[in-house]
Amino acid sequence: MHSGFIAIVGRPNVGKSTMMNKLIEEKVAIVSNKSGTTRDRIKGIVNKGENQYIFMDTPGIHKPRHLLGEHMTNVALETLKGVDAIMFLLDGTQEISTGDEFVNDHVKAVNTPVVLVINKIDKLSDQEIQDKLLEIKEKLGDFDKIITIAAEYGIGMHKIYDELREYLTSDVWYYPEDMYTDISINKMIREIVREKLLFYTKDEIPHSIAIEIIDIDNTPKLARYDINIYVERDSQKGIIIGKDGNLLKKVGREARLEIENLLEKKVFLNLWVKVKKNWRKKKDFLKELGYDE
Ligand SMILES: Nc1nc2c(ncn2[C@@H]2O[C@H](COP(=O)(O)OP(=O)(O)OP(=O)(O)O)[C@@H](O)[C@H]2O)c(=O)[nH]1
Repeated sequence: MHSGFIAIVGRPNVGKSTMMNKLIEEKVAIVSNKSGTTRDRIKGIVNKGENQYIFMDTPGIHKPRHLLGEHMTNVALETLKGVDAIMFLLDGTQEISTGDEFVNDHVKAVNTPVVLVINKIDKLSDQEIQDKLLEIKEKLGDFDKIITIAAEYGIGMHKIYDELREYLTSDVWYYPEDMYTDISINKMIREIVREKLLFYTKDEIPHSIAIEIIDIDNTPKLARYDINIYVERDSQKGIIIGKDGNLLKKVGREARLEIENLLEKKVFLNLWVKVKKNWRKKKDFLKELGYDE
């Protein structure tokens, strides 16, 4: 019986949350094509035979431009301390950037085994993978192990378990057998609403959205959630509500269906859009939202 903690790190948008969801075969982390989607650390727990793997998805490591960004990068860098192994994810379709080099410097600074994972190989030829390996050696140096995967399509997932097994150092399981995440139901609900909004918005709006549950009425057959959607400017409020309220209705419908699936009961969502100027720079408000590490 072995178990261990594995940090998943990388710059924004390389596919960390996609990989995490695929590994645990449940959706615990929301995914979008906008960078900076994940804002907190999320644990995903997988039991494979005798072994328990505890994966920790982290926000993309980037140069912060506001307090929220600082929190996100801190969460990721803090996670590197005290894990048994690190999975450093790269987007194989992109040239290695200064952002990847920044992550590399941090993962190499802690004395922990690092498995480099090249993701999105569904878009690469064999030759391109070989070229990528050379580029990695030249720009990032050596790694304990290198794995190639396409998280979106579940390609190469078994290699992750095989290669990480030797790093599971504890001989007790940390979590009960039926637990697959530490994220609370209310947090998941907030994230589902945020994910639907990210899908329909662009430019600065995805980064300007925060979700807060302000009231809950929960009975065995039915749940009602009153939810505030915060944005930073009046113009953003108009965009999110949409013409005749259409965008907000669409988001509400999609989120409700997913939450009904999660809770296995009927759900009513009341969504309110509010403007909170510069909330990403306000310490107290970030704390209220739980972004205060
Ligand atoms: N083609 C391809 N796309 C992928 C793959 N894995 C992830 N993606 C896409 O890459 C985008 C980013 O994925 P996420 O999982 O949100 O990335 P992340 O690293 O968690 O992003 P942040 O939260 O910004 O740090 C999404 O549009 C995914 O659908 C893959 O294997 N192949």
